[in-house]
Amino acid sequence: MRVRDLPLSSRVVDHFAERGVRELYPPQRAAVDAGVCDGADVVAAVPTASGKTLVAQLALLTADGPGLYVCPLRALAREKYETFAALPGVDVGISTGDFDATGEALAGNDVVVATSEKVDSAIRNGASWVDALACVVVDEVHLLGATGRGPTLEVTLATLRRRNPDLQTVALSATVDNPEAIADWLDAALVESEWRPVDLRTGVAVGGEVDFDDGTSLSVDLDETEIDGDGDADDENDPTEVTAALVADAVADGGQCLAFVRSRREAVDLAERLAEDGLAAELGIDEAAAAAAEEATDVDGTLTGRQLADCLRTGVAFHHAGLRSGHRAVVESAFRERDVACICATPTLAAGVNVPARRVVVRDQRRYGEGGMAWIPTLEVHQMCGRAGRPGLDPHGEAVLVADADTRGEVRERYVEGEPEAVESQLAEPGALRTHVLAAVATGFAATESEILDVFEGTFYARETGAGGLADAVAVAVDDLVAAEMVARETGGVEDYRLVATAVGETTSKQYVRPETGERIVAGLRAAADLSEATTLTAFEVICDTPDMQDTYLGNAERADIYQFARSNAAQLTTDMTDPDDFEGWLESVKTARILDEWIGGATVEELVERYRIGPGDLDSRVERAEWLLSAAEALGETTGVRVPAVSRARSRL
Ligand SMILES: Nc1ncnc2c1ncn2[C@@H]1O[C@H](COP(=O)(O)OP(=O)(O)OP(=O)(O)O)[C@@H](O)[C@H]1O
Repeated sequence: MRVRDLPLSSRVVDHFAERGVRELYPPQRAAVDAGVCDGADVVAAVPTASGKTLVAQLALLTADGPGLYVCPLRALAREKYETFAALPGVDVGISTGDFDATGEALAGNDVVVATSEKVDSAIRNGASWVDALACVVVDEVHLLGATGRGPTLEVTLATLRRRNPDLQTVALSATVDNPEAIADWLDAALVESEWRPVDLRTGVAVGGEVDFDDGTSLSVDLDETEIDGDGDADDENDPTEVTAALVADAVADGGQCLAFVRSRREAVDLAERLAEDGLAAELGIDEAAAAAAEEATDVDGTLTGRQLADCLRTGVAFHHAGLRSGHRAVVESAFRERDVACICATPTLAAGVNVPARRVVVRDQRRYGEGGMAWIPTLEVHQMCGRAGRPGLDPHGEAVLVADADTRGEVRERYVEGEPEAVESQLAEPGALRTHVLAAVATGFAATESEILDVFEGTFYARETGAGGLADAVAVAVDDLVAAEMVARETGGVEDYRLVATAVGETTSKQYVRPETGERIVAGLRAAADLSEATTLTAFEVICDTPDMQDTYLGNAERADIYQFARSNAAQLTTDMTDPDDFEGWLESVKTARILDEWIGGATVEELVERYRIGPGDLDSRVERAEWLLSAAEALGETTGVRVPAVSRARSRL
């Protein structure tokens, strides 16, 4: 099936042709057959890099009105925005700051690219453009199984569909175990495919020997000098050295690599180890690598930036969530331009960023979780492996999982032969439910428990277990919200009552903070008003001690220092040291507050990064969240009549 036979304008057809897209890939053809260009609801569950973006574009371009593209990952939204904005004759808007206001300015676009949080927030704030939509495309819909953002995704989609029954829904998913459940939920046709544009072979490496699932094998030489170096008995199985040998082998053959490890620290360490191997020279990209290093240096001069530039100069990079977005962009585009031989990354890189490589090496398949070391989900490992193989350039992609003699069998079973996990709803999680129950009441969509269940009826959870399954949990959430004075029961008749949001509940919902955050801020403002000396540190302590602010790791060595800081500044804090149930968590909040207070006091990124051992990207994201939470605190101060000037001071200085 040819692109030019589709109901698209000739300009659009030319646009695709210029990018080498003339014939549809088989899964795209199946989506067209399922009616994606005719307004039909379609779920496509297909492997990584098999052309889901075109399916999204076809739906949006042929829809009978404005379209919304929901991208659960903020890091991806800009890339997609740029792809859509390049389409001729299409006005595209983007809204990804998860936390800003109504987005009424988005009305009038042909396509809006937004995160699910942003759409949820727009709905809560009564934005009219959401009711005018003809089509919604949800990318990475399997993320509805993720704690935290998953429930927002399913409630938002259910709400959009409830308000607009004619809305065409297209959902794109990685290959998961239960795509038919997702299709059932959305009453959509299912397109399921294992097709990939480049064949993929997956193998397990033990020492330098790799056995692939297609029966082939590969043998690579480990660097003897490195192995003899530390005299470890397990040297020839050292996963880092096996990884280095696999990378060197692919690069010697002209191929680029991605190497996945469990943590940020490991990504930097592995990159620094690979930097010794002269990969830029091997690939013949010395000059381009030096230019990429310059670009990284131009972003900032932090320690992380310098480390990254040093690595890039040798043809290697690292990539993780602690990097500033500018650094991540340099790394991703340098890799696409073939100016980097290998990226050492945490699994976040695997989720959707388009960086195809000849060979993917998954060095770590286990990472620290709440209960100690645990196997990484198969779905995630498959997404990493799926990055292997560049269409038109590589005969096939290669994914190699590094194991040892003891783990070989399990690694093969889980990740080579094993199926990805099923997607499961997280909506019943009490914190998520409280948030969405409050939103349902505050927006006026529901005034009784049974109306709340109606709102949730269109969720994946309700489809899977029946909305009744949520009845008890909703009742508990309502009680919690009443106790927190976010929701009140207004009595009407004898036994009759209606649920209404209190003024605080309404502001909390509109400001897009969790109920627990709203409660903590209101209590914090009241306590601050009673202090003789409420300062910007006070304001930061209040907002940092909420579940909407990220935790900042507190190392053993720092604990005494932060404790001392909290003691000597007790007069400015709203929490007495003896109060918190979770003292460690509170100390972490004090650390974050201290960082932010020093930031507005003029400390540089470099100083804060060195002093508090955080990534530059971590500082950026905390500053951004602090702005949002301080603006919520101002709004809550307005609502409760408790004005704390330090809050506005902190915000304006941020
Ligand atoms: N029909 C086609 N013909 C040629 N190239 C195509 C076609 N469809 C898509 N491509 C190209 O294939 C690449 C991968 O496509 P795309 O980014 O849409 O994959 P994806 O399924 O969205 O992957 P991800 O798992 O990253 O979300 C892109 O470079 C795209 O331009």
